[in-house]
Amino acid sequence: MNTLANLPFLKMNGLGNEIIVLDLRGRSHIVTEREARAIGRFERARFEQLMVLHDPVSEGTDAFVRIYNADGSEAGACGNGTRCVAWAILRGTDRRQAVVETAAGVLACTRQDDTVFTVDMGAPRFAWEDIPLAHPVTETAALPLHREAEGLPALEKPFGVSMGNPHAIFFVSDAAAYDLTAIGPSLEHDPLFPERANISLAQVLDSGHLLLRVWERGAGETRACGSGACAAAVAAMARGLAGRRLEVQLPGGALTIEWRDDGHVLMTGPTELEWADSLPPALFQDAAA
Ligand SMILES: N[C@@H](CCC[C@H](N)C(=O)O)C(=O)O
Repeated sequence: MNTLANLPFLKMNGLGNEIIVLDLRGRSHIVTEREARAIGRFERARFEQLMVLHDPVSEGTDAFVRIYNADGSEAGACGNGTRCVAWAILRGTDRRQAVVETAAGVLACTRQDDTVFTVDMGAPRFAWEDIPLAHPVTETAALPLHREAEGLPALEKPFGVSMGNPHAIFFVSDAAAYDLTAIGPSLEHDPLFPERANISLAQVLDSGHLLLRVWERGAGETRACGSGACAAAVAAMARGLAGRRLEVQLPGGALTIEWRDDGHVLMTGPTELEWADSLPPALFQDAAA
């Protein structure tokens, strides 16, 4: 029988970003791309990101977390999912801090109250090879990327940054006006991004508030993207459009982002447990490969 059969999972969300948390600590199984997609086909386990906990690798961490998008691809970072993982690790304890490791690094998560968590998302990276881009670009704050949008100002010169995953942020005067479902896929797959990219439309409201819509790599338009909020906040701050602490308003609600003087980005926002259930064995009858 597949290791995942009958395994308990948590259905959670971070501002409406649909998250499944699966705890494989103590087991050696690595979820395959096909298995991830199979899990998402189970209505009660539908997700934009699947967060799988494994035994810790680095000393002082609670778990190594592998992050899967809805299409089965893996990501280095997921801000909303990381808050959900912290909630799952700390529930039933009186600890205030969880430390998780992902492919992109070690992240400290601090509980503010029962449902609100702050994640230290680390330092943004701006070099073309870190984002990564397909070829050297000196000015990653204005990427050579352009899309016409019928009847609207063209999307151009997005800010490129890695928050452990690749982001491109277009600043626009009206984020709601664009059809993200129509333009997102081609931008996500633009040859400039060898690992694809998360694509954002950011509208600066004032120096403390940003409106954001995100087309997520491997998942589509989302109600909220934590790493996208960090990326957009850093982009706005780096372009001198905002102060070092910013509220990012997404369709699912608001995240507070602070870019500290030591270079680290702190993301604060809520988590919600929707239900706990277990994975039906039938999902994995032909999903192992
Ligand atoms: N929803 C996430 C981002 C998830 C990963 C992303 N789609 C990628 O492939 O990089 C968040 O809250 O950060």
